[in-house]
Amino acid sequence: MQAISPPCPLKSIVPTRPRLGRVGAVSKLHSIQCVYRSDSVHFPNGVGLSRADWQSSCAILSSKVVSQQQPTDKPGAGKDLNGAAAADADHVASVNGHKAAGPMDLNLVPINNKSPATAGAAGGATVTSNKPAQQKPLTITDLSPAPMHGSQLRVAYQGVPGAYSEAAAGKAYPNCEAIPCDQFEVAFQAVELWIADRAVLPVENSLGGSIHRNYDLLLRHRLHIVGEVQLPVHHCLLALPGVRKEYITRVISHPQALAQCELSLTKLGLQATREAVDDTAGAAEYIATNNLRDTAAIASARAAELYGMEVLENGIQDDSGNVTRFVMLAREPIIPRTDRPFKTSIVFAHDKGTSVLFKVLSAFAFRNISLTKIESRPHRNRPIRLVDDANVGTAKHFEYMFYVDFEASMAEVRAQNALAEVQEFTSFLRVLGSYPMDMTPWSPSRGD
Ligand SMILES: O=C(O)C(=O)C[C@]1(C(=O)O)C=C[C@@H](O)C=C1
Repeated sequence: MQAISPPCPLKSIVPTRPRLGRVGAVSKLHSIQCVYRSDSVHFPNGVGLSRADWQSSCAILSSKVVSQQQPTDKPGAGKDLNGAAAADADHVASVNGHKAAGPMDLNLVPINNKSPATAGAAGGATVTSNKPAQQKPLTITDLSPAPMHGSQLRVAYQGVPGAYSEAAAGKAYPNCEAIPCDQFEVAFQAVELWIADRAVLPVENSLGGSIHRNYDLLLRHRLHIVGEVQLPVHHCLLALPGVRKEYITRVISHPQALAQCELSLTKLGLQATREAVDDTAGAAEYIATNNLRDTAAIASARAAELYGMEVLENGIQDDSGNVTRFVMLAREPIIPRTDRPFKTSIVFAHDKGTSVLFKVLSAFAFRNISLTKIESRPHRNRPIRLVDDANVGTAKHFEYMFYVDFEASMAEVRAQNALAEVQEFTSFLRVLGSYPMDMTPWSPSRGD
């Protein structure tokens, strides 16, 4: 995997402005003035129809409440493949040397009748011809889009080089070009704006629990989960060369890393405050850049190497089996299959009713489909439901979005039937992705 360097300092500590640089010497992506429109990722007619056919047959169940986003009636701003409306186009910045199109210039998709995948295979060249382009049958490659710019996949991750997310990007896509982003949201936008081909984002850790922000962003954006990787996370306590533990008054790291080392830090007996920053490697970089001899970082051994730090303690996660699950996101879904274990992620909401959650979950239980994860998040459009009872007052019910992962492929009839049943009980249902499960053999985290 090739990392892009050097990164900018952490935005949360040292405010930085977006740097526009050359490709190959670019800094971390900063908040992109987000602009995307559905027409920037939709396929031209013929191909689009075939995709839609496939999608409606096996992946996406339309929702009764079409979208969490307000539909817009701007021309070209239609529904996306999951029924979500496209966001307004405002402004697109040229970010880190990757030129994105402006509102009136969203020809990021080649406007011949090729899918991005086939265009990518041809080196991304746009064929301009007045003749109607000949339609070729879709191939498997069309439906698993390849990068549009040669063979190297660009993968956005949150953090700077040395972050665990960068390692996860490398595990998911071994020869990728890893693109550091300063926020999770920026990684989503990087894919939506075709600055990156994929994003790799953490969703849960075995010790720290769910990364809620990414659950919320999955719903707000319209990317598809196309895979997952589980990365053993082996934390080290890093300080500048020569610094002893007794000098340390502050330990900084990503909140998840601090949570994963909570007990070990206490056991080490450091007289130090704990402070949360944007990412683990960024913490190490910050200490190095500012020559802080009273501060330690929790980060990877690779971050120590990259930023000239020393490892004071190795393996300080509270459990040696510490593992973070990341999902890979793309603009287009992959075709679900049945020849290997697949997982499917959905999100749904329901109106009032009794035992709705029980009914939904039983749709899976009756079909012997195992659930691997359930998460609830506030329903941002409707966080509270008031139920008035003239006699006793007003009950205030919290409303939720439920995220469920289950072990089946959307290519399986039992999964399709389960979702058809779930739809009966829900007011909103979206398939976030159906993707191969990470089946790599288990090895507890090691320090390499
Ligand atoms: O800060 C990093 O190095 C990250 O990649 C982020 C992150 C997270 O968000 O959970 C990823 C994996 C580890 O669990 C700790 C932190």
